[in-house]
Amino acid sequence: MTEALLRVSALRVRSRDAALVDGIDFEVAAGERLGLIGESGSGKSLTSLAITALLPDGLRATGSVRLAGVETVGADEQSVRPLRGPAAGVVFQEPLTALDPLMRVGRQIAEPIRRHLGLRGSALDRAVAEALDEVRLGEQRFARAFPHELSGGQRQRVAIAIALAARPRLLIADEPTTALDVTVQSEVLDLLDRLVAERDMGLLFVSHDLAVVSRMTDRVLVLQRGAVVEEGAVRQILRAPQHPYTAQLVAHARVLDAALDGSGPTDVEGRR
Ligand SMILES: Nc1ncnc2c1ncn2[C@@H]1O[C@H](COP(=O)(O)OP(=O)(O)OP(=O)(O)O)[C@@H](O)[C@H]1O
Repeated sequence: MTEALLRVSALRVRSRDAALVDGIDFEVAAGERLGLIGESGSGKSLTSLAITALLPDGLRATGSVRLAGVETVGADEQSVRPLRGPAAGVVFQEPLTALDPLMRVGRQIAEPIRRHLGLRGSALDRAVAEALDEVRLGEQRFARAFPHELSGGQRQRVAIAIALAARPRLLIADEPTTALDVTVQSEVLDLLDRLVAERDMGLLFVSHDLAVVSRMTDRVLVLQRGAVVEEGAVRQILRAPQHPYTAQLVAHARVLDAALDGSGPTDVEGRR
């Protein structure tokens, strides 16, 4: 049997005095898209950070995370670092966290390509131009720009290009469009959708927004207070949520939808 890109078993994250992620299990296979949804503080970000062993100091993970077949829980930094990039690329909510303010965009994209794919010279220049082109920043000026010279949406495109530079088989996107305004949000989601499909990547997509998760993924896990309260196909969950918290998320998304298109609220089946 081929190993899943990501296998999370009985994952717990604790601070000194509390269980913040309380025993969750899931898998992402090649080409599969899984959504992680839940309200603020439900443990979504800590789950995605634990996968790549990037938890902040003071928090400890137990259980098991196998990323491309390698255990990352309790592993030392040396054995996890080579996985970041080739096994899993990560895009965070705030693109500035991924970008070096003092380095031109082209160099920031070149760095992981050089390190992980070993390209140099004109081959490296070509790969950087292609990477920028893929995220629709193909004009020359973007490679020479510093992050502060770009818009929020452009910065997030650069962060996506960096996350994809080492050709990861899994992309972890943690609220990748939450900091962007609605039109830009939609463009960035389209871009992610296209790139994940073209490269047949696995996707772990983290968001508090059910509409966004249902657009991007096929299957979801619903988290509440660090535990999975429901999981299943997106369509099934939208049609017939089982847990009261999920029902509340679905109802809330419907009300928002109706408000946006100017029609009245609907029930969870979409009836008015
Ligand atoms: N460094 C930390 N030390 C102690 N507690 C923390 C730390 N980081 C997060 N927490 C707590 O862990 C819980 C889960 O946090 P997490 O960031 O995973 O939530 P989230 O679901 O991603 O929320 P949001 O959507 O607001 O980002 C929260 O109660 C949070 O306060």
